[in-house]
Amino acid sequence: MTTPSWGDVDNYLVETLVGDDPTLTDALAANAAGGLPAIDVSPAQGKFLHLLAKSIGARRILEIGTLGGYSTIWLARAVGPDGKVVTLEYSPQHASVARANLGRAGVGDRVEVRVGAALETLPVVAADISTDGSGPFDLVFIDADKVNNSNYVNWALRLTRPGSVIVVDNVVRNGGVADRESADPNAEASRDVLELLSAEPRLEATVVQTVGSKGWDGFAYALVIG
Ligand SMILES: C[S@@+](CC[C@H](N)C(=O)[O-])C[C@H]1O[C@@H](n2cnc3c(N)ncnc32)[C@H](O)[C@@H]1O
Repeated sequence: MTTPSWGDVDNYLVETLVGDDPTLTDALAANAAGGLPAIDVSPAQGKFLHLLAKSIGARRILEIGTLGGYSTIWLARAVGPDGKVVTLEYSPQHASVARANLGRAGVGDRVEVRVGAALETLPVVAADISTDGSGPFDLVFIDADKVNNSNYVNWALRLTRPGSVIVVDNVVRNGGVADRESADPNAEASRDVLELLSAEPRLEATVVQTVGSKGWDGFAYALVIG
């Protein structure tokens, strides 16, 4: 018997624990039809985010990096009909595909897609929170332009409360994070954000490496403690 690959194992795990989900499959097909790159989280990772949000009883989630809304659907399902997901996306085309996917998934009413560079829309989100009294986010999922990860963590700290969770995706970068010689700006940004997570007294953080259909990567998990 040949040794199963990471992809084989991921397929097996998804068959066993995630199952067929036509809504999500249709969303990925709509992304492909709309010309979006297939850089969504994997099904197993999407379910992990969903379970994480449910585990902490998240009612308000901020996502930075929507793409076609694949991870957004998983998160929106977790907050329930009275919850809210605010998701930030630079590309109007990605946002338009995402809105259609979210509508078909039956969660469009609980998701707000804001279009623009996140560093420009985050101050608007912050201003809205302070004027409409909606309060801090319980979970922030950071999955956009990796070079701004440290900026996004600093924003997440302003928009959360002790007990909130911040997840930063793709920090391992095929091992590049540990290659201090690497000139890859995304790997350098990973090192910067991990140093920030380590030095920031309001956070306790770790990283879980992942392998599977999306290759070798990992996510940072940070708990807001103060
Ligand atoms: C990895 S994809 C997000 C995948 C999505 N979270 C999922 O799993 O389905 C990254 C997204 O971030 C968006 N993006 C890149 N730079 C951005 C920025 N400065 N502000 C907001 N979004 C940005 C990209 O257009 C892309 O759609």
